[in-house]
Amino acid sequence: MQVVIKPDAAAVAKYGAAIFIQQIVTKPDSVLGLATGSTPLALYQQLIDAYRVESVSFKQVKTFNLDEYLGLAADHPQSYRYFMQQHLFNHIDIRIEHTAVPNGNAPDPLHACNDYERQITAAGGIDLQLLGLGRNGHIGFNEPSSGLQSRTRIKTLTAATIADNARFFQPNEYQPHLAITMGIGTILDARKVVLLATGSAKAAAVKAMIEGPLSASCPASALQLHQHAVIVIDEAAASELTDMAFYQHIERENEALLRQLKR
Ligand SMILES: N[C@@H]1[C@@H](O)[C@H](O)[C@@H](COP(=O)(O)O)O[C@@H]1O
Repeated sequence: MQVVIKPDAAAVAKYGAAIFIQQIVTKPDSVLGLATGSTPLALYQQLIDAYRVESVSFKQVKTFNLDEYLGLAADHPQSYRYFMQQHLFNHIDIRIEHTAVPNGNAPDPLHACNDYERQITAAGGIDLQLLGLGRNGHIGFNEPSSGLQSRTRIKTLTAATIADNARFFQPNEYQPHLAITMGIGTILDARKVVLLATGSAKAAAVKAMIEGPLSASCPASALQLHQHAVIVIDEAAASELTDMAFYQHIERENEALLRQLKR
């Protein structure tokens, strides 16, 4: 795991966006795994800005989103498909047929889950996967107790996650308790993973993910098994880490090494 600690959320987004831009510039037909939630919003804005100044084109890019609420149609304002259209896809030159979000309204959701796995495989697998982090350590909608090798399937959301996401729904609006999500095994198959977490509310989950045992109790701890996992956090999210000074030292060493190699 590479742990990168930045002073604030804006610097986290900038660092994360630079990884995505470099990926697309290096491989214009990259397959990206994308996430929803409030954390990736600033990164998406950076990608939109880069597209507008012609630093990057998404014409050949393909995307697969992590998850979707079960029972919400694509045009429902709280659906993750709608979120992606509003916050990224409508503002860049990506081809809509190259963007995939699990179908929350599929007549046969179990088939839709298996089909999603097949689509990812047919696209050649995910080159770079973006992740946020739930306060209980979930990634995608893989709640605590999720199998560490799980594949795309239907998951029941915890009361904590439902409460955390209630802010996006109107007081009397139906809020799904089930979702389709890529599994932890699906996420671990991505060639590179970038997880962003900001704010003190995520500090306990960040500690469990980085310094806790590998455990289904903290699904994000599965990233300890990944060969190219970059964890980008702000100081507030890093505040409970025991070895914070060591991670900062490693980053300084890495940067110095990179400068030397570039000479
Ligand atoms: N399914 C999403 C996750 O993919 C996301 O990481 C999490 C955290 O969201 P936020 O970034 O708003 O804290 O929320 C939801 O549960």
